[in-house]
Amino acid sequence: MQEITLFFEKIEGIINSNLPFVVYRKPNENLVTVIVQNTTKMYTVNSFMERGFVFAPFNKKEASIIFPANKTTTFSITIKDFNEVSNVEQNAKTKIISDLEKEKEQHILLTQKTIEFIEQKAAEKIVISRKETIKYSQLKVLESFKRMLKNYQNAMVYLWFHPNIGCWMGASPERLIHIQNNQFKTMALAATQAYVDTTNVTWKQKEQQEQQFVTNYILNTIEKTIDTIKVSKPYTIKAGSLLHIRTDITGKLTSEKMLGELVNALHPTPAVCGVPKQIATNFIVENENYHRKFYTGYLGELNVHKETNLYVNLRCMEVESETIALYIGGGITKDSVAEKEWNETVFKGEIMKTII
Ligand SMILES: C=C(O[C@@H]1C=C(C(=O)O)C=C[C@H]1O)C(=O)O
Repeated sequence: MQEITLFFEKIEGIINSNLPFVVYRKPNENLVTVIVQNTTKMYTVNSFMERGFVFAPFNKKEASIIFPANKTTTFSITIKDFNEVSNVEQNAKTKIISDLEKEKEQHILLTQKTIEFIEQKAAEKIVISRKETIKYSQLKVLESFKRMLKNYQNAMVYLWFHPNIGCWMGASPERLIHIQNNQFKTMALAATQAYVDTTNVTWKQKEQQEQQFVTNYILNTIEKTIDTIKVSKPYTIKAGSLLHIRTDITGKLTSEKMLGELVNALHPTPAVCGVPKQIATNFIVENENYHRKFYTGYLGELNVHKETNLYVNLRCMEVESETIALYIGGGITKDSVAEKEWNETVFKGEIMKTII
């Protein structure tokens, strides 16, 4: 316990130093790792041959940040039981300052517009999202991070900071890419329902189809770069208090040099963007009336210990000096009902707020 306390005290010191850092724990692992950059310089990913921790935005026209392995110090701790790290009942005091009535109206209008766009056969699926702002007092981000460690053991949990960009934290249920010895793994994750004491649930056709779009897209995209592709059956997974449908996809990367091409081809997947990809991207950029920044981008280890582990930046929030912005979205298809899609974002938001 003493060791754990010292570990978090050390991170507190790093937070106060204002240096760029990330602290994270990969899904179902016990290792919590801290990476601190030695200076405040901003480095970006160009070739995917770099080594380090990547933080990439949704929009490919914006820069992907990397904390390069040779410009950082790393330390870590193994924590056997994450229930031990967090016992704080109440962390920050919070108050929603977004105008929820207005947000609801806007989100429903945009969802209806998206459904009409899809009905005109312009696209099959588009993921629409929004940002909700909360004012807080007495927030200790490390306490929130500890709560995420405890509550989301099968997620990629992180707290990331760069003085030029800001502070982000999240618990992602979704892998973008895992590569080790050229063995490749990814997943198609989509559709949402609340977890009520069982994962043995049925899914509506709309939800199954929405997830199938993601699987099909991934399979088409990786065809040229991945050999011996294997695909699991779709199954239900639990992410915190939510359930999603997931399909696992594995194979062999034909050449290490193809990594950049593969990441660029996969990102953003229809789990966070849509099909066809370019039409969905343009629709999102033109119609969502806010900037996604790093939400629905990706993050994680690039070529570290000969492995790449990238996750989609979902269930995340941006921490500013007095406010927190929650980023929340959902997939729209021709069978979507605008009001229900709004309710889904409210529900996802409520769950995210429990860690603040
Ligand atoms: C876009 C988000 O999640 C994605 C959308 C989902 C959906 O539409 O049901 C489910 C999982 C994710 O693929 C989000 O949570 O912000």
